[in-house]
Amino acid sequence: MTAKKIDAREVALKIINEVETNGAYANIALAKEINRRTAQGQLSDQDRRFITELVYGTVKAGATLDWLLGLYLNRSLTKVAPVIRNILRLGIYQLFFLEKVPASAACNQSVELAKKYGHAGTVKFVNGVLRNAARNPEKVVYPDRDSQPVKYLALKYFHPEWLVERWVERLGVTDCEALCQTNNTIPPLSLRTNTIKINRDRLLQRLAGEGVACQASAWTPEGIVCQEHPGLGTLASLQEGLFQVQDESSMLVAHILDPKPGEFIIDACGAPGGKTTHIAALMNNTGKILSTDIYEHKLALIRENAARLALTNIETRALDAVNLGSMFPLKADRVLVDAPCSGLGVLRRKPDSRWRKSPEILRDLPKLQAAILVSAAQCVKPGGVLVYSTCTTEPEENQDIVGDFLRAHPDFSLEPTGQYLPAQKRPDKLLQLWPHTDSIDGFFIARIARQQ
Ligand SMILES: C[S@@+](CC[C@H](N)C(=O)[O-])C[C@H]1O[C@@H](n2cnc3c(N)ncnc32)[C@H](O)[C@@H]1O
Repeated sequence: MTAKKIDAREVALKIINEVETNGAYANIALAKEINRRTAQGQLSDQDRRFITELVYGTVKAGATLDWLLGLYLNRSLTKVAPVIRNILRLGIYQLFFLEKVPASAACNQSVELAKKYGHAGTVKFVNGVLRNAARNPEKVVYPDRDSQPVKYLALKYFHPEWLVERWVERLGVTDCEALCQTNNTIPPLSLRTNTIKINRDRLLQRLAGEGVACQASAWTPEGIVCQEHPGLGTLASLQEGLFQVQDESSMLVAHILDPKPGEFIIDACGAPGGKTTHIAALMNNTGKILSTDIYEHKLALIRENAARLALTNIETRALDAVNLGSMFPLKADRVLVDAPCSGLGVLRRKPDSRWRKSPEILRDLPKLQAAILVSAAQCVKPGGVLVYSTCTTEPEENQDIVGDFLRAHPDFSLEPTGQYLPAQKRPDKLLQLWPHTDSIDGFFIARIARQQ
């Protein structure tokens, strides 16, 4: 029951303005607004779904919407006031991409918003542009796929051109298209069973009883993939620490590290603790994991997760992983470097992330990644194991980092990483997972052994 009728489009507009004007993260701004209004009884399930669709779609398709608007405008979009620009984007998104919204509703409701946030001139302007677009859809002609594949894929699948150009060069047009298409899908929520409290079969039953439609993951023995759920916050099983939310690819990393009970492990880039807590559970809550991160405030997340999951073998410490080597030389049985990265393998998780990246990050991040790996490696005992992982697909952050490291450190050698996967073993020495071919997040994992 809704207390006061709220216009879903107006809520979406407010969030999109926050993203554009104040640089807010779309998923965070959306969750905040939806939670606040839900608590006040203002939103129905249908409203929530529609607002989410409008915000995610409009943000994700940003450059394509601006291109479409350009076909119907007689002045530059940059000269239009930000709020009116966003009303136009919302309107054209509904017109061209939301089949269930009638064109008349897309136009009329946009005009209503313009009345509220603009003046008589802008009302006329919004009305003119959107009705022109609704009446003349044939004006939209995408670039030719064969002669201009980069422009075509970028506009058709809402990706920055620089990224598409990279992927076309590496993967070819067909695979790049499949990847971009997959990046526009909403990934399922996945959970990791907290095996020190419950086994997966029992958790599956428990979740079913709580209204979650879910099934066992094919990738890991403790993973669960949810098709539908009533909102995580409502699940008692979460508060009881029976599972951790974690992506399937991310769950593979601790398996490839393959920690043993009683060992001393360093997790060099540990926050918020997804992998740290997984390692802790695989060690059956014995031994010790030192989980470090450069940001003190992020360590609280590791501790909160550990406490909820009843894991007591984790210690946290704020430090720059570039200094780890001199602090713990030859001390650890195993070291994980889950490096800060561009996140280009997980674009489907956040609608605005593709627009926040630039080619420069692929020049800057590798320096930090290499420095962390070199320092963390010094902590590994003779005969110990070093794992390097990222959630990106780019060679500069992955294969090149590991290749350079191995060339400079002859006492370390690559192990057959793919053989350490808990299921679906693969021959890969450097494991690169892709959303479009593996149906999980794009991840890179390398397992490196130190000589005795
Ligand atoms: C990919 S995230 C780690 C995710 C984590 N392993 C998990 O599974 O939950 C990378 C982390 O590295 C941290 N980081 C960035 N630069 C760092 C540095 N120089 N030293 C240590 N941690 C760093 C970031 O704060 C971030 O939390």
